[in-house]
Amino acid sequence: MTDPAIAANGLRKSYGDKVVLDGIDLVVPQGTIFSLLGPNGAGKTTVVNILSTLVSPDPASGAIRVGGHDLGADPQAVRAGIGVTGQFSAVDGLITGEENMLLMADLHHLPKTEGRRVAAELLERFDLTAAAGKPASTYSGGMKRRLDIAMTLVGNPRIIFLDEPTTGLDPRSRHTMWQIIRELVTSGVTVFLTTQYLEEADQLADRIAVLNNGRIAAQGSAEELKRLIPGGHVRLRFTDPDAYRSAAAALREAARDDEALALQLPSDGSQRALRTIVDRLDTAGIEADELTVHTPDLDDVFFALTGDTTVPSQADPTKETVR
Ligand SMILES: Nc1ncnc2c1ncn2[C@@H]1O[C@H](COP(=O)(O)OP(=O)(O)OP(=O)(O)O)[C@@H](O)[C@H]1O
Repeated sequence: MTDPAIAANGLRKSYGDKVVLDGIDLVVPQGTIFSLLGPNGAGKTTVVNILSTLVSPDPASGAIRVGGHDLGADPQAVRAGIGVTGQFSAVDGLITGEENMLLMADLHHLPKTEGRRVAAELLERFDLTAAAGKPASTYSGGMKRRLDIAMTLVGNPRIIFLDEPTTGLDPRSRHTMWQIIRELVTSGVTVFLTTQYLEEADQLADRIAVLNNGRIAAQGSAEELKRLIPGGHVRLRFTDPDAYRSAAAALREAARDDEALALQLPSDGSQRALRTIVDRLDTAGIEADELTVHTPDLDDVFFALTGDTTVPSQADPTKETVR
């Protein structure tokens, strides 16, 4: 098996009396997207700052390896293999997009012609060629964010840290950014992403860790996390009152909504569970007019794990999927 891109054991960080990270373990396989999710002030940026060598972990922390290198022993090697796009843009608004890119190429000691080639290629890839000659201060929020990531890619990093990459972007720019992140991973890059947006983690991440009170409250794929909490159900709706009454008689455990002619049954939404319900209706010779499955979404998981009700979410408010 290949080394994970990131492996941290017992990561700790305190500022004075304030414990920000209370011993967290993280493993991020190469070529995957890992999302660290948490409410404001949970310590997400602190994790990124430590893993990208900007901030030292507490000495009591366990081993931390990034890109196969020990963070404490060989921070230079770690830095050489990573790219970081922080919450605060590295873009200089006074110079053009192209000049920003060439500046990065200089910082990475690329020869002039190579620097120009890489800059042109990345500007093209991020749809910034037409704007390349304009001062970056004239760019929209989404364009600045794209330029920021393009600048991060000049050094060809294998691991990229994106700290809240879509905060403040409109939905279209957010979707463009998601597409960019997916493409990065297709090219073999590992992405470590922090976000406050549950839908973003749901859309992008292979694995998600929920950070709360300095600890990882839960870790897994979006589907695994959703299975941690109850709340799934199936809802059957009828237009014919007779069919509704027959169904209620056939499915006695269902909660009734006589006004809406709807029945609701607890269910994990699995194919097997749905088949059982449909078989029982078939046996009774009844057909529902509408069958909807409600599975818990990451909002439910987040609130159950963190007790937080203030986190902004982009999740679909209806939560229901019609099948
Ligand atoms: N240099 C520092 N000195 C003292 N406290 C700090 C320092 N840096 C961070 N903290 C504290 O650590 C906690 C975690 O901060 P951090 O920025 O990592 O959270 P976050 O999850 O990224 O939050 P947000 O979503 O708001 O960016 C906060 O309470 C913050 O005040």
